[in-house]
Amino acid sequence: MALLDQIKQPSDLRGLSRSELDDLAREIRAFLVTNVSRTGGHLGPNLGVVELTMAIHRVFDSPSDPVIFDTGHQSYVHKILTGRAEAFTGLRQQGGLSGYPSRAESEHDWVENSHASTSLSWGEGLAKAFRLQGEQRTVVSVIGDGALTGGMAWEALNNLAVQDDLRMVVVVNDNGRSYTPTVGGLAAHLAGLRTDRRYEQTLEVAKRAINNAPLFGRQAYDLLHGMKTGLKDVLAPQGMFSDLGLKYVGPVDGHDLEALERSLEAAKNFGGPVIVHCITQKGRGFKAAEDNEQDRFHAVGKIDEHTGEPLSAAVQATWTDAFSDHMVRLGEKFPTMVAITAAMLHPVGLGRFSQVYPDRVFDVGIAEQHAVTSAAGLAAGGLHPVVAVYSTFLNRAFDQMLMDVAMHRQGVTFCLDRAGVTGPDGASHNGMWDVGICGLVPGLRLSSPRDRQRMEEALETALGVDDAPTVVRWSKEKLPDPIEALRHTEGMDLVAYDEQAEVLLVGHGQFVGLALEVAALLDKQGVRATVVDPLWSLPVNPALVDMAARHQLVVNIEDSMVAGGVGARLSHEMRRVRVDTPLMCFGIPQRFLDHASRGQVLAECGLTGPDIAREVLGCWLSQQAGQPAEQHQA
Ligand SMILES: Cc1ncc(C[n+]2csc(CCOP(=O)(O)OP(=O)(O)O)c2C)c(N)n1
Ligand SMILES: CC(=O)[C@@H](O)[C@H](O)COP(=O)(O)O
Ligand SMILES: [Mg+2]
Repeated sequence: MALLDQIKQPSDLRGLSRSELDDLAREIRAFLVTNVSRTGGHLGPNLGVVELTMAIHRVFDSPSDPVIFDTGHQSYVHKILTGRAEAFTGLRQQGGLSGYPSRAESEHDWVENSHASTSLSWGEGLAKAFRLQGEQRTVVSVIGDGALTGGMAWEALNNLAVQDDLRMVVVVNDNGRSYTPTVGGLAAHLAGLRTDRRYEQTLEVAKRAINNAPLFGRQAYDLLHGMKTGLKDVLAPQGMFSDLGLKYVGPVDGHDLEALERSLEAAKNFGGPVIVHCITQKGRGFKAAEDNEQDRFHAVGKIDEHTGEPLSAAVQATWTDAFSDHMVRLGEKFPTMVAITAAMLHPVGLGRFSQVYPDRVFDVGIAEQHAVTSAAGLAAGGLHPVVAVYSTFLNRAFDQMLMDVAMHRQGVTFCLDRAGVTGPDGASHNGMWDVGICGLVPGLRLSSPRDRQRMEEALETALGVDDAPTVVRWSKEKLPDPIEALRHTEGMDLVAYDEQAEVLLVGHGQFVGLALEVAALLDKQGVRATVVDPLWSLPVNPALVDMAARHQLVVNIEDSMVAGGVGARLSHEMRRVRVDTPLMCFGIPQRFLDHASRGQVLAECGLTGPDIAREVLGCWLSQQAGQPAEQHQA
């Protein structure tokens, strides 16, 4: 029977011998490659934390000692060790295992959100709660070198440094990479500590000899450990952590179980906040991942478990591909344009632009707040920055967009990839809040292009705005086929038109295609509809309000949250000028959506042609029968 089959909870690890532990690590790696290659997921990060996670669960007592994974994408081994191995066949699938920690799945899971750099704050808060309640529990926060470039992490470290009695262990999982190599002075410092390991290796030999010596071995080891700090001061540069007043242990080989357990035990026994700096290898044990220069298989689709080759060739271009292509062209046409990424150069589509214009791309690390205010500075200095982030991560930089960009009337363009429902990454990854927060920003203009041509046109328009934030957003989907306008009127495109239309369908972005589908279904029921693409959804075009006034029913369809979305703003503008045409708003409901495919989530939200057409027809017929039209809000 494989060792892995015997592991149902962390305590099952404690009875294993050294050789069994090594065998188990091998089995877990094979399990990850076999299973994640079939489902897709964060293969590289999890291959890098096999021994680390095993050591944590051997030294600490989860869930009494909370183990928190920053960003959460590297928690597969934790899930395996806490009895969920069988569920991996349903990883990231509807009703299946989440790709991130999930409190609904296990008492061992504490923090679910996939937004980086939060784990130290979570840990500090938990540890303070335990201390205040007299509980001798130790909190373990596992944070990657990439997540450590996020400002929140340093806010937490600043607070940890002055709490000597706080039982918290910060495990830095340092593999030197986010997707690409981690950037900035912190990364350089960690690299310095990584490379300056001579004292650790010297001591390692001494420790093993003393530890194994009969009689006074253990006491001698503890004495040596005390010396180590002294030695380290001499042999290795004092880490900034220690300068901050934080105890620092390491760097430790993150694949050496014994060294890890010794360091974690020492940290646990300190009784105060300790940094344990572990050196790991992203993608370890799977050659295709280890050799992947771009991102070490950070996140893979379905791949061949031997070669790592994708099982399905990406035949159709994505929105990201279209953005990537056009940015290179814009780079030539707009010489003052520069681009900013928050540690996601390739995922957001800036890889090609950075090859052509290496001096005009800035990777700021996982630091969206800094990215946006730095963009305000770049704009004030005469350039036009394009901030390219996933929609959900813009949430983090709302204040900077509002106060530093908009209030200072700086021309910054935000390109939001993964806008709308994303799906498999779960609730915190859906790009559903961007329209709502952007709608609060005075002067901001937002476009959701319906196809490649409209994206290109929107980007060019945005680059011409030098006194306000502009936003162009698109989904994770493949690029849709072009949808030509029948007529361009008052800044908007009519993509379906009927002189006698009673219903006005307002589509945004990819959902213009969905609105056309609804129009065709209504037509079969004898209901005539016009479909309009506002092109710029925010601020609401007064001509759209006038158009609404000329119809008997208006239907707004958007791939963002209904609450605070474009439909809500259209409703406000219609009421403001006393246009009382009934309005139905279709979009994402105001709740956290479970992981599933994008199509499944959209169906759950009723965002399909048949679903919308059925609702609209029902409302229309009620109206015709003289009943008050119910205002549909998802
Ligand atoms: C606020 C935020 N910005 C961006 C991301 C996208 N993202 C997910 S994982 C990752 C890299 C994380 O690097 P690191 O913390 O070193 O973990 P590793 O993958 O190396 O284990 C990034 C940028 C995110 N999850 N949260
Ligand atoms: C954990 C994280 O935030 C990213 O790795 C994210 O999972 C990537 O999403 P895409 O796969 O849509 O690029
Ligand atoms: Mg990393």
